[in-house]
Amino acid sequence: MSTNQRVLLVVNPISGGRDKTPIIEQVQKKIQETEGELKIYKTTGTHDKYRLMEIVEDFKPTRVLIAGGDGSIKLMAEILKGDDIPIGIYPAGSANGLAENLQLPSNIEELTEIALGDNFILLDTIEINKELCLHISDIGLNAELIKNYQEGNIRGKLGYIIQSIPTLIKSEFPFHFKIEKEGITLHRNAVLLAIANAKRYGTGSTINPKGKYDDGVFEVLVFKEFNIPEILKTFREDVELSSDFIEIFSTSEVMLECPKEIPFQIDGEYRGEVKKVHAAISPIKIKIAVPQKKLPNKLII
Ligand SMILES: Nc1ncnc2c1ncn2[C@@H]1O[C@H](COP(=O)(O)OP(=O)(O)OP(=O)(O)O)[C@@H](O)[C@H]1O
Repeated sequence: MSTNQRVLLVVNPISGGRDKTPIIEQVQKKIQETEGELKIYKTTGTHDKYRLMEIVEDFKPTRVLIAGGDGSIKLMAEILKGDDIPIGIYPAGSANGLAENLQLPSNIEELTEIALGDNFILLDTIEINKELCLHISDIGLNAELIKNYQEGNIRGKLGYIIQSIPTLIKSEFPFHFKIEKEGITLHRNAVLLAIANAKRYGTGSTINPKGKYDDGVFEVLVFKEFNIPEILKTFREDVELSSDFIEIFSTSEVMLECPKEIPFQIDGEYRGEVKKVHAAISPIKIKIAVPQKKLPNKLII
């Protein structure tokens, strides 16, 4: 771990319904020990991007630490835009899909060693409808669940569980999709379409067994049916999913179209109802501090 670092710690106080004080205290202690300089920014949910851009400009951090969920990591990634400033992650959201993929531990002291350490990966990013996506975006049933969760009052995994049954009852799936990639047009009926840069959802579901975070392509996942036995299979490591349940193809660019507007999400943040989704690998790569051993060369979302 280097000394004299200029560290910006970005804390989302509401993410995952958890108290972030132990994280803040641990970072303060470590920065003091290593004679660094620390600036703490607590997000408010409004104008954070603008304020953080100003802080990055003035404070010129050499490291950015984030205590929050994927939405907070994405916010910082959009501000840093592939600058060489490494990001250290304290998974403190409700699902933490990206951290799941990077195999980060849960212990705060270990996380601090990693977050301030010198072992990095360069994560591919995907530009989806002009927005940066770090690991997963989807259109259809899962985005509808995220919308209902964000409108509800209960944070964390329990919030998702509570919203799952009403979402299933009210949803109008299957949806019809036109998929255009590399000069080929496909038509599919599906419960949802996902664009994934990694293996698993933050829930631990392995939906994209062949996903790699740095291969310059992403996968389009067509979930053809709502099949509970197949969904349960995705919670096991070596999954062999039925082709009646899921169809997967890799590409660097895709256009998805649906005849009616349906819910859409990027990295766990609901983005409204859309009819078109355009996704392409972005030139921006994000430098992320990861554990030294067991360095994954595959994202296991
Ligand atoms: N102080 C705050 N009050 C309300 N919303 C906030 C605040 N700070 C950030 N947000 C919102 O939190 C979202 C990002 O959440 P993040 O990804 O960090 O965690 P999360 O896993 O989504 O957390 P949770 O699901 O528990 O809300 C953004 O929509 C952002 O606007």
